[in-house]
Amino acid sequence: MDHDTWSLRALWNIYATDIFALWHTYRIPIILSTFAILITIRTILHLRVNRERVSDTPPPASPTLQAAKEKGPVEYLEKKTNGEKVPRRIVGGLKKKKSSEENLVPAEKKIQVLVFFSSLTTTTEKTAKVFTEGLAQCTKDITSSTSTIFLEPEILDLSYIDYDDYFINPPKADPEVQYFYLLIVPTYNIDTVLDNYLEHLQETHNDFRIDTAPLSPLLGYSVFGFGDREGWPTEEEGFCSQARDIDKWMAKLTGRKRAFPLGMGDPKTDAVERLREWKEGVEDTLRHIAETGSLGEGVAGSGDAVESDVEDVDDEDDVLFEEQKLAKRKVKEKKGDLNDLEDLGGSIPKAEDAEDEALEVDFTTYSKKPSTTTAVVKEMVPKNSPTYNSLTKQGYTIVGSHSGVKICRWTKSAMRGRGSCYKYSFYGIASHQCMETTPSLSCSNKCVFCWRHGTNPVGTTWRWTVDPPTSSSPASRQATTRKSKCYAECPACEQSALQKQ
Ligand SMILES: Cc1cc2nc3c(=O)[nH]c(=O)nc-3n(C[C@H](O)[C@H](O)[C@H](O)COP(=O)(O)O)c2cc1C
Repeated sequence: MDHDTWSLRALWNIYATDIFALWHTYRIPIILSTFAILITIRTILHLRVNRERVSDTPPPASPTLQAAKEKGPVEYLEKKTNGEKVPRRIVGGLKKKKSSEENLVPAEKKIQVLVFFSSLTTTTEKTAKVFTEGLAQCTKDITSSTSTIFLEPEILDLSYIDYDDYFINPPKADPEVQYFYLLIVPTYNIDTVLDNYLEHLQETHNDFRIDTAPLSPLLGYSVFGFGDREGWPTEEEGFCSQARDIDKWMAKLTGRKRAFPLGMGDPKTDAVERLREWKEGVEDTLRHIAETGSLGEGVAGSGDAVESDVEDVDDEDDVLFEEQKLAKRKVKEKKGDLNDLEDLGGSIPKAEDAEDEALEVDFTTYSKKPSTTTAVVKEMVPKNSPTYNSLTKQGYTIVGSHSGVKICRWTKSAMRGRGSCYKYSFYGIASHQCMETTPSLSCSNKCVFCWRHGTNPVGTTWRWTVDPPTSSSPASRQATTRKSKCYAECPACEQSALQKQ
């Protein structure tokens, strides 16, 4: 027995020594291969579990049909049009959230639909009134079938409202009421109230003192435009250009709360059909809001894939696009040889080619030899130029040929007794007595704090006629006084502030 125990112990000692020697020699490869095996097993198990989960889901009954449904009518339209250019129709619609994501039992809330319109020859006004009556009936039906209370839709003429009351923030009279905006507008390539309205939207978006999307508390918005295909056959030529601009600015101001794609129609041809489609879409959206409390995922573009893409990458410039195109169109129509001062890049080579063109005087560098060429000096902003039209449309009064005045929104605000700008808080400067004036409408900078828009002429050198300061300075003062006197009629303005102007 003793002998057996001894021999086993000796055997064990030999094996143990061998095992330890082996371990010391091969421990690193052993550890690494163990890890590798464990990771492989773990990965295999993980993949198997996933595959099992997928296989639990029953296959869709008709995958082809489902895919077609998801792509929606856009693809259908693409197939139908077969690449041909046809008038754009309202396509797409509300992308509803999956039922699990929806708040199926929304708290009781009140919704007020505001229908804004503008009209010169009454077509839009009449249509907007009929539309609002029809909408009132629909909202009544929704109210009776859901827990949402729709207040009677209100119709508002853009010519008679204060934009500050509706387009800087949604109205706040009743905190329980949420607003939904509908805009029905024509397009005019002449000066109308819509130019001021568009300017207001643009200024509000670009005003660094307020949020870039101050209308985001709105439930949603949608725009319908009337145009004339006889005079403006395509969108490129200006069909419904102002409705398209309004739609884009509203998308920016609301943080992309476009509830239904922009509708466009020509009263002489397809307006009835297009408006009917748009109305149905809007009503469908309102019903969805009443049932779920939200817009769902909203509509990114107009349902047109191309437009949605463009909007994803666009920035500020896309909205100026229509205005710039309009200016170009006007230049083409006139076929004049006037240079657009905003397009200095294009005009410089012309100046070099033609001997009788004005040469630039660069004040920032010194030339060794004085130029012998006789310069033909032109006006910076001639009265018949597109730049003149564009600047006056923006609210400038052009003084002489290169100076200008404009009323800043803080000046207007101070005249209404609604507060002055930081200059008042810091230095006690009364905003209602300010005079925003410049002796040069051309500026090479686009300063954040400037009261001018960035669309004025841009130039780093002076190559225009110079007005005598003795005439332009008093003229600027007169122009400012004349402009501010327009506010004398405004009931919201404080007479004491006006008198001090
Ligand atoms: C002077 C003038 C300019 C117009 N400019 C455009 C235009 O640039 N683009 C467009 O699509 N329609 C244009 N139209 C057509 C109007 O937008 C269209 O007739 C609209 O239905 C008028 O609406 P209203 O009667 O409500 O003012 C213009 C019409 C006139 C009289």
